Amino acid sequence: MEKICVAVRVRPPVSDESSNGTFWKVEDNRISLHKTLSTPITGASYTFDYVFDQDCRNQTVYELLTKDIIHAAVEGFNGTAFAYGQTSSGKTFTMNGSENDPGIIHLAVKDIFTKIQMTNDREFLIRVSYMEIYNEEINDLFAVENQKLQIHESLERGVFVAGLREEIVNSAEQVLKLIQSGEVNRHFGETNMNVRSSRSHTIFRMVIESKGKETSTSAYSSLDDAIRVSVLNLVDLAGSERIAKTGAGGVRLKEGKHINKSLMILGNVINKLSDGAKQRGHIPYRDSKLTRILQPALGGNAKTSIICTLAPEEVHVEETKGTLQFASRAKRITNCVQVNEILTDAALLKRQKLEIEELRRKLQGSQSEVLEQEVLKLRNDMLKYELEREKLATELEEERKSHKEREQCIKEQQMKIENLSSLVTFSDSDGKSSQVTTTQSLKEESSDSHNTLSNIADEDTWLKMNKGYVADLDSIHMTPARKVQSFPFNDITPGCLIENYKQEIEHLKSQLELARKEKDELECNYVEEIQMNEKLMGEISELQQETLLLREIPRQLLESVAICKDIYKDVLSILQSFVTDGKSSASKLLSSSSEIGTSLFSTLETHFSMTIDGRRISGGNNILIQEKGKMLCEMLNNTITSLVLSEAPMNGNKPSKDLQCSWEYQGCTLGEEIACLKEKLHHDLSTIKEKYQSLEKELNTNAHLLEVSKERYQSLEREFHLMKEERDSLLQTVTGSSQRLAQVNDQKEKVLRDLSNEVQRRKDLEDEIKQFGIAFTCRQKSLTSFQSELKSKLDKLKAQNPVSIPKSLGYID
Ligand SMILES: Nc1ncnc2c1ncn2[C@@H]1O[C@H](COP(=O)(O)OP(=O)(O)OP(=O)(O)O)[C@@H](O)[C@H]1O
Repeated sequence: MEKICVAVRVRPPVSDESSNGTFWKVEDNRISLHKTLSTPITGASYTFDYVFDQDCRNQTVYELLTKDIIHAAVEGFNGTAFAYGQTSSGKTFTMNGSENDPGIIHLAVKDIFTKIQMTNDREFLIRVSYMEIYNEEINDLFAVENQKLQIHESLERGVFVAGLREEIVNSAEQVLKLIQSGEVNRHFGETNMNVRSSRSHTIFRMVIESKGKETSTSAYSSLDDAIRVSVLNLVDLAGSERIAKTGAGGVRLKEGKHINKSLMILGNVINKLSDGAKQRGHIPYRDSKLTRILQPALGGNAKTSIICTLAPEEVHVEETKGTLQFASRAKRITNCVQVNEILTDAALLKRQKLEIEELRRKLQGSQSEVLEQEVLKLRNDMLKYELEREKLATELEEERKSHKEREQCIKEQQMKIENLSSLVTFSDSDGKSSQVTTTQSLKEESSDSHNTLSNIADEDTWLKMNKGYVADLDSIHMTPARKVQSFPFNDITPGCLIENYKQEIEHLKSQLELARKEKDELECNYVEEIQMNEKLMGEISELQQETLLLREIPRQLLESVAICKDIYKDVLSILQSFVTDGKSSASKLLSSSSEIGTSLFSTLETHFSMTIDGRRISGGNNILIQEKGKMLCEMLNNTITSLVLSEAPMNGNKPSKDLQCSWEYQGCTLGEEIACLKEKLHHDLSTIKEKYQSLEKELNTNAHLLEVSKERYQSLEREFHLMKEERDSLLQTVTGSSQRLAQVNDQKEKVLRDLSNEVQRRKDLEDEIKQFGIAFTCRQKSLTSFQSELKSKLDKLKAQNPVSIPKSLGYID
């Protein structure tokens, strides 16, 4: 986050009129209103980043306030510098300047090109455009025909003016000329306040694109291939004006209204932004074209500076205060600035290529140590994996045990249910009403013998008839109405209940079966994995052995090189012995061959020593060796030919003393001897050639082996990843399976709970029925005794008065 940089600038007074009451005093970065006698007025003192007095030149303003933003723009940061103030306070003077005192735009343009020239590692593309906002319409100052342009917004370009002419430029002079041509199209007008008053806001825009320069020497040189695009806005706002002061009418009045309105919206935006992030709410950028275009500069992604220009005259004190308040609020705004980078496809590709290159380098077979390390890493991973597998196996074993226990539990439960079921069946077939357990059966039974139980319970008369058994009756009364336990369904018959239990158990069994199958599958997978592991381990140890062998090859090759070198030295010394004249062509050829040979062998030695040390060898090395080998062959051939030619005329002549002795000793003629030597040389040469070819072959084999091992390593890596994925999926399956098992377990426990509840409920029901039976017997007894009492009373009455007893009393003879 970065605060907007705010400065104020006091222009020189227009007239020499001395102030009668107040004046503005500038001290360092403070400006305050003073009374004529130099006493400051409270509440009218303001501090800013900079305060420039009337003697200050544009160069100073630029250096202190704007230069950093301009430089940052070259480095890829958006930047905006604008001038704000009442009409005729010096905004245009500050931005555009005069011939003697060039303004900020002029200085910025020059500075940008100087800075670009100094930036050697990047290349730039600069585009410029110049627009004005006149009466809330955007006009192109570079192309008068482009009027009333529209503002658009896109992800790539942010807020932009569609159809605005952009000129590609490559020098400050070119830009300044373009600005000059644009100035002609700008709207100026005369007012009471300013003979050349800007009637529009102008925005001079520079788009600076830059890209790191390609330097082919290093592979890593253009890592920073991203394109930076920054937008720099240099804005000269039209001045706020009091119509009364400017004396505007007609066109000027209309302009003035638009100017004031857009400045008011700018003030609103600044106010909102200065409220701080929390209280901000909606920022009305869209209320005017000016704020919309300046949006990135106000609270967005841009470095921004504002220069507020002041007219020092006492007559403008109120406007000046207004400007200072605007400046004070602007000071509180923070922007969030960052470099604007566009990563092109090419840049991305380049980065990826470098990464691949790096990986390749790591995988280079010649770097056997790297390979070995990778193998070790792979081995470690495998060990870890092995441990995890073992852990998983133990977990599976435990799971299997608990599964068995659960199965046992279900079996027991099933047996219980079967027992219960047989008990119920037995009771039903026996036909005893006391065994009736459900509401429905209770109702049926009761309706047969004594009306429905509910009816009985509801009848007051019945209750009154059975006084003395109220407690029991209450119990009976409650029973039919009581809610049956929720398991598994309400109001179902025992047969149905059992059926449900059976279904539930069947379901649980099938779930268990599924879980068991899953487990079997898991076990199979584990076995396969172990086999894969073993295979992989075997391959890794093979690879290790190969690596060791590979490491040995360069050493052997180095030994071969040493042998070849010795042979070569012998050949050279033999050839040397034939050279009599140090200046002959044969001698020259021989010394060149000697040099080439020495260089070839030292290259070979370095080559193989580097290979042994595990250092990287460039591909060009092999080509160099081959070329040197070829050259050496040619040289030696030429030497021999030249020797033969030079010795030929010597046939019959006396050779050197040593040679002569040797020949005499061997009893050969000179011609024969030369032919013999030539043959020997040819033989030696072909030996060297063969050696060289074998070396080359070995090198090729070596490279091939390395390639193979690299491929194998890659395939191992792929396999390893696959195994890892498999292991993860297995783990997931195991987790899923154990979750399902836990669910099954929960369900089983629930079934058990419900079962015991049901058993308890049945027991309660039995007790109640028993109670009912007892109560019923008691009532029967009392009814019988009542009946016999009645009978005896009737008998008595009959005896006393046999005719008067009506038959309606139910008395039967
Ligand atoms: N710092 C300064 N030094 C010398 N002259 C100045 C300075 N500032 C402004 N002036 C002069 O004051 C007059 C008004 O300035 P200018 O036109 O720049 O004001 P403005 O704020 O752009 O007005 P408007 O908003 O009406 O366009 C011009 O003649 C200008 O040369």
